[in-house]
Amino acid sequence: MSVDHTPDPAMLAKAETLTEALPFIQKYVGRTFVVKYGGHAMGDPERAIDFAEDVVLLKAIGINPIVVHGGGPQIGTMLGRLGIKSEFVDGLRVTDAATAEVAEMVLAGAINKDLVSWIGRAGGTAVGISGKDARLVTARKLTRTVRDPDSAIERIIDLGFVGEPVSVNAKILDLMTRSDVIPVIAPIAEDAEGQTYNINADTMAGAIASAVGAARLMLLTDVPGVLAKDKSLLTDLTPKHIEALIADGTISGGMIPKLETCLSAVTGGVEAAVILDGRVPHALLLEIFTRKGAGTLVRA
Ligand SMILES: Nc1ncnc2c1ncn2[C@@H]1O[C@H](COP(=O)(O)OP(=O)(O)O)[C@@H](O)[C@H]1O
Ligand SMILES: CC(=O)N[C@@H](CCC(=O)OP(=O)(O)O)C(=O)O
Repeated sequence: MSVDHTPDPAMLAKAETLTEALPFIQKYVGRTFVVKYGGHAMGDPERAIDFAEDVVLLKAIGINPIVVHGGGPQIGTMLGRLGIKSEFVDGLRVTDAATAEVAEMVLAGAINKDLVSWIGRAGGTAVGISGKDARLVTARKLTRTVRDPDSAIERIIDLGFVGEPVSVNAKILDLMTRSDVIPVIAPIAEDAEGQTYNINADTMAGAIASAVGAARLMLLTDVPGVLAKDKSLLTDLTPKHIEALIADGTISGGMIPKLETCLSAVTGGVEAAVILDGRVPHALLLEIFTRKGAGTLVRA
C-alpha cells in the first residue's frame, strides 16, 4: 500500500510561517523589547488576550518583554464619573492633585492588575509595578513650552503634576528579565521628595527602553501607524522627517509624545522604535516575526 506524502497546504503554510520566524528568533533571543500597550488598544478584551499570548510567547522563546501600559481613556472615564474635568496640551493631560490621585488609582490599580491577570492566564509570570516600586523611575515636573505659530513667541505651560523620568533603576529590570518575570509597568513615579507624577505612558516606555538598551521600543496604539496628510501610512521615519511632520502639523495630539519618545529612544541607544496598530490580532508577533512587518519604523 502506498502512503500519500503530499503535504496538506494549510499545514505547509504553518510550517513556512514558523521557518519565516527563525531568523528573527535567532537575531533577538536574549534581547529586550519594551512594549507600550496604549489605553485605546486595550479596549477590546479579545485583543487584550492576544496581546498577553504574544508577550508570553516572546518570553518563552527567550526574548525579554517589558510591558509599559497606558490607560488615558480609562482615566478619562473615571474622572468623568467623579465630575472632574480634564484637558490636554499636546497630548498630555493637565494634572492637578485630584487628577494625579485618580491617574494613580486607575493606572497602578485597575489597569495594571488586569494586564497582570491576562498575562498570568496566558501562562506567563507577570509582576505589576509602577515607577515607585524599587524606585524604578525617579521623576521631576515636566516643563512644556509652546510656540505661538503666528508670533513664534514661546511660552511655558504649567501642566501641574505631569512628570518626566529623570533616572531609571535598570538593575531591578535586569533582575526581573533574567528570571521568568515579565515586568508590567504603570506610568506613575515620584520625585526625591515623594511627590507623585502622572507620566505619559509613551514617555515612560521610551525612558525605560533607553535605560535597558532595548532592541526595540514598540508602541501599540489605535491607528495603523503614522499617517501622512493624505492618510497614507508612513512606513519609515528618521529624526529629520519627524521634526518636519511636527512643524507642519501633520502630527497632532497623542501622536506628538509618541514620536518625541521614538526620537529620543533611537538617539538614546534603542536600535529602532515602531508605532503599530494594537487593534490588529497578534500585532506584536506579525511585526516581530514576519518579513513584511507592520506600522511605522523609526530609526536614527
Ligand atoms: N499623523 C498622525 N497619524 C496617526 N495618528 C495621529 C496623527 N496625528 C494625530 N494622531 C492621533 O494620535 C492618536 C494616537 O495617540 P493616543 O490617542 O495618545 O493613543 P494611545 O492611547 O494609544 O497612546 C491617534 O488615534 C490619532 O487620533
Ligand atoms: C501626562 C499624561 O498625559 N498621562 C497620561 C497617562 C496614561 C497614558 O499615557 O495613556 P495612553 O497611552 O492610553 O494615552 C494620562 O493621564 O492620560
